[in-house]
Amino acid sequence: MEFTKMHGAGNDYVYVDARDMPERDWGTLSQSISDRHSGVGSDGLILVMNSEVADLQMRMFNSDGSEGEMCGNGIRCFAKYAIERGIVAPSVASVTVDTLAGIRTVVPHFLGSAVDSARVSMGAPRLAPSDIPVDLDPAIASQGGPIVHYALQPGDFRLYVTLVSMGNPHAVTFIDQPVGEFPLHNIGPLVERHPIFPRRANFEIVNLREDGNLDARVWERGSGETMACGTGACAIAVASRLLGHTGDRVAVNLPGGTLTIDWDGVGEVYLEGPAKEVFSGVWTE
Ligand SMILES: N[C@H](CCC[C@H](N)C(=O)O)C(=O)O
Repeated sequence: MEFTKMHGAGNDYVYVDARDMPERDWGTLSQSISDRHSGVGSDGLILVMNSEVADLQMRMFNSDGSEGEMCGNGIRCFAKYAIERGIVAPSVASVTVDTLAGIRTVVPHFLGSAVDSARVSMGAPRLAPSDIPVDLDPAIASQGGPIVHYALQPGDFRLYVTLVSMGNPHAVTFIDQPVGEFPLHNIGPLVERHPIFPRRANFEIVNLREDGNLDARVWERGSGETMACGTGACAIAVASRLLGHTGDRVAVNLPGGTLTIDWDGVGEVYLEGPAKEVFSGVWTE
């Protein structure tokens, strides 16, 4: 099986053109191909598939084999892959991609004939408890959201999260210490699997910088700490604006790079960031 390794700000995935492949247990393949010792090594697997409703369909699987609804870093590389292989017209102004979160539009930025980065319309954030989804006390859930500054007690830790769905669930917390000092590998799994999240959750920690931009790290549902998370950066920007920390545009600095997010507080969220190809190869089952 031919594959291509790509990444967006260090959030790396293995891409496979599955348009002519029979259905199979892609989750198990993602687990084995993602292993950084016995596999190719990645945060997960992304499939290029045919679509009746968009230019193409994207399916993404985390390294634990679970399927995610959307992948903001992955969809930029997905568009790069499709354009540079002529699966869609090489001079295309935008690529529409069907995902479990809905149809998304990717506008590529070219460096010569290569796609170097892209801007993605990520849809509007979903803030109602049932949309996250999160199971809360009916007295809180009946208020309809947004759920802002909600007290969570993962283990002996106490923190306050703001809940945002970008088609996938996110719990965002703001901290006063440098993000590098936070015990993310201890707390991340406890938030990811907290009982109030019936479909688990991605967990973001954020420190507001003096220049008004944001430093962040992400513990991803199904993949653990990643170098960046596109949907997570969107959730961070939405939470930050809801809390009054930032405005319509913010730079989110993640360990793997900086993602730029636009949200006017009402409409769609827009994500801008790099898309890089690393190498191609053949996966022998
Ligand atoms: N772990 C995520 C999927 C990947 C999201 C992230 N890599 C991105 O760039 O949006 C989830 O299960 O919801």
